[in-house]
Amino acid sequence: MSKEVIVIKLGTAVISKADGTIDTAIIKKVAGEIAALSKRYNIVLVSSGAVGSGKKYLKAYKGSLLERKAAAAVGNPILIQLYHKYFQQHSINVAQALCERVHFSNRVQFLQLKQTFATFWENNIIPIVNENDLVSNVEIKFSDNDELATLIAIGFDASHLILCTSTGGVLDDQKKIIPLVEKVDGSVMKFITKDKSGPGLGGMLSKLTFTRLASSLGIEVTIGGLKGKQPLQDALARKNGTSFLAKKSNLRARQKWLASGSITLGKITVDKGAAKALLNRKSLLTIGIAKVEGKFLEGEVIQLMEEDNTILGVAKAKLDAASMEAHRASKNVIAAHADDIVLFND
Ligand SMILES: Nc1ncnc2c1ncn2[C@@H]1O[C@H](COP(=O)(O)OP(=O)(O)O)[C@@H](O)[C@H]1O
Ligand SMILES: N[C@@H](CCC(=O)OP(=O)(O)O)C(=O)O
Repeated sequence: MSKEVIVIKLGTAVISKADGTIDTAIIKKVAGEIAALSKRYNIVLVSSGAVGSGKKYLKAYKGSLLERKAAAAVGNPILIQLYHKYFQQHSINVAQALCERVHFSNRVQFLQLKQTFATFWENNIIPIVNENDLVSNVEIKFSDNDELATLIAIGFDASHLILCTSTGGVLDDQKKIIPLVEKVDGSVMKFITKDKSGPGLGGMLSKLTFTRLASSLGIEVTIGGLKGKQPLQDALARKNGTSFLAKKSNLRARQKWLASGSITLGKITVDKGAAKALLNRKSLLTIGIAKVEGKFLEGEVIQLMEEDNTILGVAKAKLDAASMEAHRASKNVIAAHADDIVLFND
């Protein structure tokens, strides 16, 4: 039987010192722990920190998109060299895996990515993933590496996703870490503000959005820190930060991949009748659409929302956004085929 997959994501702040440079003591510790864990699990390490490592090489860096791209392209090899150095001490090699959105939205490309990762693991190589910032423009960007790590965890059917951040977990209004969350709902969301750590991109809100998706697809998620002797093993044992229980999921690999596309720019709200039809495994007709939001093309994955703004599931669109809107009054036009719809409550 092949090993379980674990995805570990390190945010910029958690691997940086106060002066913004990478904390090599942290990289050393993480490398040691992952080396030990890699005997039991297939591990993907998603590491931010490329921009942080490279920005000092740009004159008068102010953080524009163009400067971030350039800084990341300079910084990622520096970051990878550090990982190389400390993983080598455990006789493990690392690979640089720079990903773009298309590697996930296109199933053929995604399957190729999967095969390459399988080859890494067979050869005792740990893939270190980051977004290919050099060519990532706003429209095609992942919102941040929490999204990228989540897509990988879903696509690779990981058992556990560990998001390491500087706060060490989700804090309540007394600034105490909430140890266990059974379901991502209002009881935890009420503690989440739009604040971010200085260098971070997504903030806690984005982590919770992706946690909700991952846990609804059967992946246990930890939002934790890197304190203590063995923080990653502690995360697996629910002794680090906040653990989010996984919902039981019967979705097959292709359906999970489809569901991971829910992190898209497109979304449609369906009326009550259409929601009922979907629950009865029917295709979605344009007449049941109450609202079309965002830009999406035919074949792209979109979110399906109920009228109370809760997510019902995802679907591969049979029409682009404009045609979907234009056909809202038409009776027999299919917006999404039943085979291409995944409902989260299944
Ligand atoms: N309830 C909360 N608990 C912990 N952090 C929170 C909460 N609400 C908002 N935050 C913010 O989320 C930030 C962590 O996310 P982020 O800056 O994206 O870190 P990273 O670089 O690790 O991805 C914290 O620094 C904090 O400002
Ligand atoms: N790709 C960017 C990181 C983007 C990002 O998501 O940062 P963070 O919110 O710190 O995880 C980099 O390596 O600097």
